[in-house]
Parts: sequence; C-alpha cells; structure tokens
Amino acid sequence: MTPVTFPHDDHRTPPASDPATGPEAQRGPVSVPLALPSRLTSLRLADFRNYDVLRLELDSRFTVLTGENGAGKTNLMEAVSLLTPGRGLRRAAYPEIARVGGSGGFAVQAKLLGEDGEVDIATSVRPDAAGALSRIVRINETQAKSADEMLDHLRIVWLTPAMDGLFTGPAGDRRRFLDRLVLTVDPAHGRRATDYERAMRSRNRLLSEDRGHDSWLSGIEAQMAELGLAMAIARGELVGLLQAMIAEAPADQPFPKADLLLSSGYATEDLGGPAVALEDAARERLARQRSLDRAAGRTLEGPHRADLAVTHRAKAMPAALSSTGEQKALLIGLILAHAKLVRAMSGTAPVLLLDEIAAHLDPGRRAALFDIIDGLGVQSFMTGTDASLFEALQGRAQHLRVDDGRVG
Ligand SMILES: Nc1ncnc2c1ncn2[C@@H]1O[C@H](COP(=O)(O)OP(=O)(O)OP(=O)(O)O)[C@@H](O)[C@H]1O
Repeated sequence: MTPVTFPHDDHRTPPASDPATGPEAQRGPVSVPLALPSRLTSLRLADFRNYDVLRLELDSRFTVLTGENGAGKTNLMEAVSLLTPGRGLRRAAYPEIARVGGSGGFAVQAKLLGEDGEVDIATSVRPDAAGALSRIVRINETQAKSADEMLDHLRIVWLTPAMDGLFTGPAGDRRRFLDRLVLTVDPAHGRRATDYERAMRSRNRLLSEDRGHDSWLSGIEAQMAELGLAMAIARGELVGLLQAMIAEAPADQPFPKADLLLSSGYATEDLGGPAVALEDAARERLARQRSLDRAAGRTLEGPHRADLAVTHRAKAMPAALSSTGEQKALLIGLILAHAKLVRAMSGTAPVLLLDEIAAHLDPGRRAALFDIIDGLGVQSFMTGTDASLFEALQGRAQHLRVDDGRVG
C-alpha cells in the first residue's frame, strides 16, 4: 500500500492547522495508507465468551443483531473490536473473554473486502507452555510483527453504553476516547502511549525510592518529554480535525454539535513551537519538578493529565449538564464525526460498532442515524433487544437473531 502523508490532498478535509507551519510539520507527518479494504464479509469465532464456534457470512453494510439480554450480541461486537490493537470495546482481560469450559484461549477471524481484494485478519489468544495467555495476529495467514498491522487494513470506531458517562465520568475515560481517536488514524500512537506510561511508572518508582538516581531519572525524563509531547501534539491535531468534522455536519442533523477544548496536561497549552525547544522545556520542567512530584507520589504534569472539555454548542453549556438523552445525542454526533474523520484521513470508511444505540433514540432520530450512516458508506453493526427498533432500515440490513451464543 502506498503511504500518504497527513494533512494531505486538497479534495479531503482541510487540516485544522497549517501543515507547513503547524505542529505536524515539526513532528513529521502522520502516515496513513491508502485504499484500505472496507467491508467485513465473514466472521469466525472460536471459544469466544458464550460462542463455542461461530461462522457468519456478512452480506450487507448494516448488520443488525437482535436478541434477549445475555444472548451474546455485545460479545459479537467485542469480537469484531479485537480486530484492532488494544483490549477491545470492553477493555476486558483475555481470561475473561476465553469461553468458560473452553480450550482456555479464543480466536477471531475475519475476511475483509476492499480495493486490494480480500484480506484475512485473525487474532488468537492461546495459553503458552507456562499457561500465560498471549495474542498472535495473522494477516493473510502470516504472523504480524505487531497488532498495529491490523490498522493497515481495518479501522474500527465504536460507541457502547459504557461510554454514556464520557462527559460526566473520570478524565481517564476521556483520555481513552482521545487515544482511540488518535489511534484510528495514527497507528504509532498506541506504542507511544504505552512507552510513555512505562517510563512514567519507572520515574515515579525511582522518585519514591528517595535516592539519587539522577542520571537514570534524566534519561527517563528525556524519553517522557519526547513521547509525551508527541502524544499531546497528536491529540491536539486530532481534536482540531474532529472539531472540523463536527462543523461540517448539516445544521438540521438531529445530533447536537459539540465544542471541544483539549487541555494537554502540560502547564503550557502552546505546543506549536519547534519540537526541540518544546522537548527541552518539557525535560527541564520534569527535572525541576522532581521534589514536588516526589512529595505528591506521582508525576504532576504530562499527557496522562490531559482532559477534554465538551460543550453543547447550541446551549452554550457543558455537556455534563445536558440531559441523559442529550448526552447520548452529543456522543452520537462525536462518533459520526470520528467515523467521517477516519474516512477522510485513510481514504476508506471505518467499521462502526454501535451497541444498544437504537433504544435510546426516538423514531425520528433513529431514522436519521441510519440515513447518516448509509451516507457515510461505512459498514455498521448495531444491537438491540427488539427488531422493530430497526424498521426504518427497510431492507437495507442483514438482520441476525442472536440466541445463547448462536446466530441465525
Ligand atoms: N468467558 C465467558 N464464557 C462463557 N460465557 C460468557 C463469558 N463471558 C460472558 N459470557 C456470557 O455471555 C453473555 C453476555 O453476552 P452479551 O453481553 O453479548 O449479551 P447481550 O446479548 O449484549 O445482552 P444485553 O442485551 O443484556 O446487553 C452472558 O450470558 C454471559 O454469561
């Protein structure tokens, strides 16, 4: 696949900042592949939660999963969400996912169809000789070096009931949302975030030991400054682009527009300067803050302290003060903008996983949501307990009934 750089081609959505002078220019471009395959055509599961073995052919851009509580609808979405790096839409640990009474591991395999033809993506988790579960990713039956390679083929955006508290819950939830946002367009972000966390934990441990360790700390702080700034800048870029996508939505769209304000976690929000100077400043601040951080027992500044303030634009009010239904509608607006952003940046549409979405919307909003998704050209999976919630799809969807780990 030909890598292209972002911000890029004129016919796509303009970047939030000038690519010649903005932070992206200082950091180097985000590389995104072109012509991603864009539709899952089949899915196979083995020992995945309440699924023993499942083989499913997918013949529509809309897949509607209905069934009683506990049938396995969300489990199926979770399986799809594991076709991307990370822990999936429930953030579950592997032993929770492996079917009780099964082999101890699990597997998910999918075929994707796109401009490059068919691609086979498989992720399996098996116990090793010592009994520890480890994940192997295969693309076209060749073992991938890292799960990040799945992003060359498939991007996934999801909205689950667990995200209902995004505006009111802890900042960590919003940081996770930010990181998923970045990861869906910049595969390097996951590694950066993991490495930053690891370095920060090492620094906190060394500080707690209350012994010199100065040169060791300096090395760790240099790494934290580099990784942390890259994270903050990437998040800032993506929030700016998400905001641009929100602005593009038609005024009569029934999902209210949000205004987004990112705080980077650094004392200064001006991250537009030359990379070297910024990094030096961040490293020096970390060195200066050692005694404060030691007293606090943690690192007080950095991208791990970032937060996203969301405002309901029409009401000029924090989203957290909106009603439950309004918050859901705002969230849907954000997720649709996210899907559009992925499409604009990667050249193809992501797969959308919308868990229990229809029940929260009145019939007019439901119909509008289905039409917007249709217009985006994305493949979507939606769940609900009642098939009548999806009537407005009128023959556009593949309807699957889920019953105790079986799908018909
Ligand atoms: N590791 C596992 N092994 C076997 N079964 C599991 C495992 N983990 C979860 N389950 C079962 O999966 C079922 C839950 O499935 P899921 O969350 O997909 O339900 P759902 O159809 O989305 O229901 P709801 O409409 O209530 O959200 C439960 O019956 C649970 O016992």
